[in-house]
Amino acid sequence: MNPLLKAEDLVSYIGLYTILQGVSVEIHQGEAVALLGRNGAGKTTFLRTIMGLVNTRSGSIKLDGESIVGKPTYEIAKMGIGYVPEDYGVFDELTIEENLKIAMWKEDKPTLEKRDYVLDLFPDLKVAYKRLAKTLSGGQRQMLSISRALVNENKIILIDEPSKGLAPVVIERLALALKEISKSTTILLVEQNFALACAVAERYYMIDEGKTVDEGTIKELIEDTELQRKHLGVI
Ligand SMILES: Nc1ncnc2c1ncn2[C@@H]1O[C@H](COP(=O)(O)OP(=O)(O)OP(=O)(O)O)[C@@H](O)[C@H]1O
Repeated sequence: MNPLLKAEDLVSYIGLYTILQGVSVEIHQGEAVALLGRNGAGKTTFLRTIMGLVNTRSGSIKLDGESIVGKPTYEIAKMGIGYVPEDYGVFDELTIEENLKIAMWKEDKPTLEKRDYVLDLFPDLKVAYKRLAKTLSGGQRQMLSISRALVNENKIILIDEPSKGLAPVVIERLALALKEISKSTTILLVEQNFALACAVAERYYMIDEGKTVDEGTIKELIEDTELQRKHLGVI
């Protein structure tokens, strides 16, 4: 079976700086894969390169076998890649209801069912449905941001460090929700929080200095404390 998303020897740059210097990742349909690495390793840049927000110099990115390099971001999104950025990307001056509504490509029955699904998954959003996004807590904003990606028929969702800035108890709730989401959605998860990555993903890729330096199953990584220390500094 062809991978759903495949990046090969990806090199990308911002201005004069080459940031990614050879990232290769393969994700199959139905998988939950974690992208791990220290601060500044290039994880966010990798997601932004996939979305066409950072320029590719060489290498390839394919969705379902079709190249997406050089396409505008809106087209990449429409091809079925949902992106949940680090800074949430929600509209502060709009309500939860409106934030979800403008994220929807359609208002057909399947989309409205997906909206109901996310409201069941995140009951906080249901309670605060008519409230402005700016009144939400960090955790609730994260839930809204993830929900905005889930209301559409996406092939894969890229989630950038959802645990950032959240209290441990909120991260635990988020881990349960992401695990539930992973039953029906392919996920690429960038995480520094090792426990959250372990709770959600089955496989991982490790990035260091803009390159993929390791890959394997999360189970292998949990058992390899030396590798955790080397690349994540978690122990
Ligand atoms: N706009 C920019 N101009 C120049 N360099 C940048 C820019 N954005 C990011 N970088 C550099 O690219 C490298 C990778 O950054 P990136 O944000 O992708 O790392 P990361 O692995 O996501 O780290 P973190 O977990 O801290 O967000 C870093 O060295 C960073 O300083």
